[in-house]
Formats: sequence, C-alpha cells, structure tokens
Amino acid sequence: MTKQSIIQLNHICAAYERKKVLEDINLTVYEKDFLGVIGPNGGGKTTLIKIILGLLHPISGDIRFYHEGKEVQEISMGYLPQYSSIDKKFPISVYDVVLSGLNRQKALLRSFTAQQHEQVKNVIARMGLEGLEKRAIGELSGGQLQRALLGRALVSDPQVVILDEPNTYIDKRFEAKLYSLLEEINKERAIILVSHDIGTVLQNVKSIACVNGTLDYHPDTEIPAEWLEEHFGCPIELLGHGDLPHRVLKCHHHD
Ligand SMILES: Nc1ncnc2c1ncn2[C@@H]1O[C@H](COP(=O)(O)OP(=O)(O)OP(=O)(O)O)[C@@H](O)[C@H]1O
Repeated sequence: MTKQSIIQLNHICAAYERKKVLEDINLTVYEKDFLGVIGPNGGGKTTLIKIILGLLHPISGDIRFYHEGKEVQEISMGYLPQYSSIDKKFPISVYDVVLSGLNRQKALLRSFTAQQHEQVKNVIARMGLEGLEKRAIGELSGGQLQRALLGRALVSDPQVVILDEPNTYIDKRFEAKLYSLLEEINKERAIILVSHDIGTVLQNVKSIACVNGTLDYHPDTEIPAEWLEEHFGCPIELLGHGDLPHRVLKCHHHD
C-alpha cells in the first residue's frame, strides 16, 4: 500500500526581517507518520513548525495539505508548544486549557456544546489529570502542565499532533509514559516531534528531518554520523535500536 501524504512543503524559504532561516526546504509528512525533527540550537526547527502551523508565512515556496489523497485547504493540527513559551502565571485552569484546544471548532458567539465538554472530560481522564480540573496552571508540576497541554493538543481529535521539545518539561517519571502514550496516539494520527534529544528521537520515530538552515530527510532512522558531527559540532551519543539495543559514543576533537 502506498503512503498517503498529508503535508507537503515545496521549496520553502523563511526569514525574520532580512535574516534567512530556512532555505529551499522540501518535506512530506505522511498519514500516521512519526517524524522526528532534530538539529542544533537556532537551526530553524521551531520556524519549520510555525510554517506548518500557518503562524509564519514563507517568503517563497508553498505548503499543501491533503486528506485521503485529495488536496484540501487545511487539515486539523494539535500543537504542544515549547515549555519556555508558556506563561505559567496566566490565570487559567487545567479544564480551560484543555477546552481552549476546541476554540477553532466552536461556532462564533456560541457556547461550547455538551459533547465538547464531554470530549474535554475524556481527555482529562486519559491524561491522568482527574481531580486537577480547577487547578491554575501555575500550580502544576512540569509533568502535569505538559499533560494538560498535551490534552489541549489532542482534544480536537486532530490529524496531526506537533510537539516542540516535549522533553523540556522536566518530569523524568512521565517521560516513559509520554512515549508510550505517543505510540498509542500514533496508531490514529501523524506526529511531528521536535527534539534536541537525538537518542529519544531515534528510539521513537519512523522518519527524521535534520534541520540546520537546510533540511535533510531520512525515511528511516539511519542518520549518517557525519551529518550529526558536522551540524552539532560536538560529540553525539547515538542509541541504536535494532534487535540488540546498543550505544555508540561518537567522540571527536575540536581544533
Ligand atoms: N521572532 C523572531 N525574530 C527574529 N529572529 C528569530 C525569531 N525567531 C527565531 N529567530 C531566529 O531564527 C533562527 C532559528 O530559530 P528557531 O527558533 O527556528 O530555531 P530552533 O532550531 O527551533 O532553535 P532551538 O533549538 O534553540 O529552539 C535563530 O537564529 C533565531 O534567533
């Protein structure tokens, strides 16, 4: 069976004022894909996500969306932003954070429907946040906040879930659970995962986009060690995941 594309980026260039950040990017995301986006600091990973989400317009190139093989205007996307971009002091409860994930589906000037409130309750239960519905986000642990925001990303039942650096929420206990939850979610929808943590990415994703101004796509998790060394400029620990898990510690010297 051929894989159906859902997102296609063609020759995308992106810039902030005059500074070019992404150059001639081509990328296809497939149905039920699990795409890892890796790359060094400032390489343009978040910019790529902003382009996909429509939050930033490319200076050239185009982005197309597909549903069941047909081109459509847009597809539904859920987004978990970077921890550093969250205003933890914002006075909003867990329930309202999750509910805000349905804003785009709410009819203008209408209240949320009973069914939408039911969706919120179901997601809160799935995220293990029952009992915390009324708690302000500023009073949550990193892991609880992450689950509330993941609930917000999932509540609309989107076709793609995009997670920007989910491992910066600093809750090691939840991390293993997060990845088994993502595996579950991936049975029904595509996931795009941005992360610095190459080992975790390689263990969990199906395909990889290496971003550093330009984009190198790998349809599997075999990334040439040369790319990692050249673009990260520091020793990289690779965690293999064949039949026998193994670690390869790449070591090199700076001049
Ligand atoms: N709003 C902005 N205005 C101007 N420059 C920006 C803006 N956002 C990002 N940049 C610059 O664009 C480049 C790419 O940033 P981006 O956040 O996409 O990289 P990243 O790979 O996600 O980095 P990190 O891993 O640190 O999150 C960086 O040099 C950054 O300083």
